[in-house]
Amino acid sequence: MENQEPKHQRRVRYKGTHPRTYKEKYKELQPEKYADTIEKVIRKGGTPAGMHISICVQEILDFLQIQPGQQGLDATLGYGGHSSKMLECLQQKGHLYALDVDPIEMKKTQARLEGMGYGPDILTVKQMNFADIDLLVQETGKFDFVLADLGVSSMQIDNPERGFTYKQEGPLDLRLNPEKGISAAERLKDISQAELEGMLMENSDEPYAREISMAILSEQRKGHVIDTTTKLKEVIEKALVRLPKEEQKEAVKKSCARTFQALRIDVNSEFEVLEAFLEKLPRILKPQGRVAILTFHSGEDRMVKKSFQSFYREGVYRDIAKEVIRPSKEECNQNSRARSTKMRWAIKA
Ligand SMILES: C[S@@+](CC[C@H](N)C(=O)[O-])C[C@H]1O[C@@H](n2cnc3c(N)ncnc32)[C@H](O)[C@@H]1O
Repeated sequence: MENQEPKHQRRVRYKGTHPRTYKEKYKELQPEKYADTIEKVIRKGGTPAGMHISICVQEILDFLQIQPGQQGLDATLGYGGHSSKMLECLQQKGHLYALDVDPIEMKKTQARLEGMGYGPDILTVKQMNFADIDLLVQETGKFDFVLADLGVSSMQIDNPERGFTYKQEGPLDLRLNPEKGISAAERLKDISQAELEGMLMENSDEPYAREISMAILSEQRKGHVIDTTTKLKEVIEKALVRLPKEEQKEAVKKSCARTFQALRIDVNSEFEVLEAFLEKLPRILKPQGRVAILTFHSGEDRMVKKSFQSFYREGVYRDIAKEVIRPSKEECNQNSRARSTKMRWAIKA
């Protein structure tokens, strides 16, 4: 033993001072190690990476009036923030069903909720599109309360591998369920200029829809494939290059946000699935059953408002929100993502 050569130790590779990966960059992704960082991000009005701060929680709970023993549906589980609050109200009596189309985040949320004591006896998590609630209700029976908090979660936006943001380099995917359908990059491959222009106008009121759609098609004709978030951002920059210099930076930022939103709405058929959900909702609610919906886009809010009003006129809903409900100023200050939120509710006759 004594004569043994000391084992050669491999030198630890110097990683530099700049983090390279998503995991290294965001300490918040290791909450057990960096609780202080998480607190600091929340205090500044941000959302820590890998987390989602639920919006209008109190307003939703005040409206839903959940009683122990009831059966409810969270149609958009996300990080499970609303679900955990609704489960608290159930006090281990009754049942909550929760849906999400995203297989990646859904599994993590289910495990987190299970760790909080919400196992299959009180909570059933299903990977399902809320457009299919008519199939769900055949298995579960009708619901006393339903919540839908539309759109994307912060975890999805913050993960560059999902391609939801122009702010970070990643594949141009934008699918809520990356195992199904086609990515935004594939969608762009075969689209005509007119269709793309229409998509940008209809899905996000993009004022430079013509310029952007023409620039994208022109890049593709040159043989350039737009398959990453950065490549799309660069094309948008080119499309707006004729704007006055002092306006350009802000205009590019806004057009990028709108273009990404329009593509996301398209590849996930968000308007179509919302329409199906709204149409089927009354059939899954018990008499006096309550539904609350949070939207983040004027087009979605219009659809919810119209559907609630039309069923109200027919006597299907006995009451609906007369005015849209907005998160408080304090909530918007604490969580910048709450600023565009609109809430509406309805009660089944
Ligand atoms: C804003 S987040 C929900 C956040 C959640 N309320 C919370 O407190 O953590 C929206 C979630 O709905 C999911 N989603 C979007 N469209 C869906 C659909 N048609 N069917 C089921 N889930 C959907 C998204 O994948 C995302 O996880």
